[in-house]
Amino acid sequence: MTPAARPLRLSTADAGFEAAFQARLHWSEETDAGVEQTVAGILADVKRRGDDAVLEYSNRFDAVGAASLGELELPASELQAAFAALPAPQRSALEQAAARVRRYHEAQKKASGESWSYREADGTLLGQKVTPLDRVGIYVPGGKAAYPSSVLMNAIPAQVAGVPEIIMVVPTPRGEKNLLVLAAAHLAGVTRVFRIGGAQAVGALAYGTATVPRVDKITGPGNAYVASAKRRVFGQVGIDMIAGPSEILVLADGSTPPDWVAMDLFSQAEHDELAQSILLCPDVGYIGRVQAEIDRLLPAMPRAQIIAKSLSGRGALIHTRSMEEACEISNRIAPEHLEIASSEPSRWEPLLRHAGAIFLGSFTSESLGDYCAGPNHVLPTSGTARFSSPLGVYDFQKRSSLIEVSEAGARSLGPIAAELAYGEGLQAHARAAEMRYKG
Ligand SMILES: NC(=O)c1ccc[n+]([C@@H]2O[C@H](COP(=O)([O-])OP(=O)(O)OC[C@H]3O[C@@H](n4cnc5c(N)ncnc54)[C@H](O)[C@@H]3O)[C@@H](O)[C@H]2O)c1
Ligand SMILES: N[C@H](CO)Cc1c[nH]c[nH+]1
Ligand SMILES: [Zn+2]
Repeated sequence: MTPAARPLRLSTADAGFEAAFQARLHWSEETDAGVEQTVAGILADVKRRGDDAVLEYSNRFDAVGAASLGELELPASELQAAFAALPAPQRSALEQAAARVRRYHEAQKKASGESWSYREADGTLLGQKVTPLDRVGIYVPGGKAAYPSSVLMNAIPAQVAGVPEIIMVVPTPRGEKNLLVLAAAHLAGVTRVFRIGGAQAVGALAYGTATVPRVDKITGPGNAYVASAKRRVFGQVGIDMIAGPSEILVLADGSTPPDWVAMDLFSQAEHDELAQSILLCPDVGYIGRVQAEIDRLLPAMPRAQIIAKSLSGRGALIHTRSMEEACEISNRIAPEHLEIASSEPSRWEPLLRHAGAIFLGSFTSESLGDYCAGPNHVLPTSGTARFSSPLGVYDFQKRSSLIEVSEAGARSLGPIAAELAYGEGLQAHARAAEMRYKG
């Protein structure tokens, strides 16, 4: 029997709205103490025992049945064979998605990821040099579902940025490899692939082991264990963001068929019991119709148990006073994915400030963004869209400032620098500037 999916029903006019909002819907700084403790232990162990610890945890949590960590590396020939063995429609879909994701990220690089400089009238040159990272680790989730699309979304921007070494980790529970994931790694030009996941994979990439090379930055989404591990190794390596359990928020004015909206809510709920799906709408009758569609459609969904748990535990259908108020609440939540299911999306879009990705209009199903629209699907979750951006080419690059002062420039800049340096009591700074124009 399919369990019922009963998202929280709230109205902003209710006296208890604020308390319910804070308790159930707002992001919270608190992390799960049990997860934190487990992850701290795993990371310390991986740092101390390297390969042996990674192997032990992979056997324990993913039942991979391996005798050495080396066994968990996939040779390039296996990736290539997986690609060659794909049924033609799957290969074509993967190639088309990859081409669209590449085109988008090449445009992104052109717009903001290139080196630049300018010369001042006295010949001084100022600018910024953009260089790719040397070696990155990409995390591809694999616990409850396999994500070939996440291989493309991580590896392609890294390649477009010019990263020479891309090390991918992906768990294979019970040792089961997903052909599409392997094929996507081949297509996207990943350098090496290890079948490891969770905190132990993040630790291996951050500290390096005899088998897994240490990387400069770790990107990619994952469950609570992965998100916690990334947070903890930050500093030792770079990380992109916290991309945890998926989220969708739909702002609806009632003009989109309610079964489309119900399915969009399911689309993120089916990822994980901890995924969050929210509907905000000023039309209470429409909210009732969406709930009726949820009830009608759920029993036929293969992942009905996960969807029901996610919607009942973390979902909400919220009746607002107006679309303007719905936009305000959406800004407070700062969702990963924000759908404007409206006949006039461009009226509401300017009011929306915080979201990982914004999907405008009834035909823009969020799931198109997950696979093939072009923009990245690795997006900030848990309210971090207030300060984080989608994964992009810029995550795989760093910038160095360039300064070349001419002789005339030394004469005009030197007195300014010297004055400020004396003000700070730093004689050597002042003299270094003065020597260039006074001798
Ligand atoms: N934000 C994004 O861009 C994005 C994209 C795709 C998926 N996702 C999210 O990524 C997540 C994927 O999660 P998943 O679980 O399927 O795969 P995962 O690869 O993130 O996690 C699986 C790993 O978790 C570890 N683990 C599981 N239970 C554990 C335990 N009790 N103790 C210690 N470690 C444990 C194991 O090592 C296992 O290898 C989902 O929440 C999904 O919503 C997010
Ligand atoms: N919705 C996920 C990002 O939060 C990405 C994804 C991959 N496959 C399906 N969906
Ligand atoms: Zn998705």
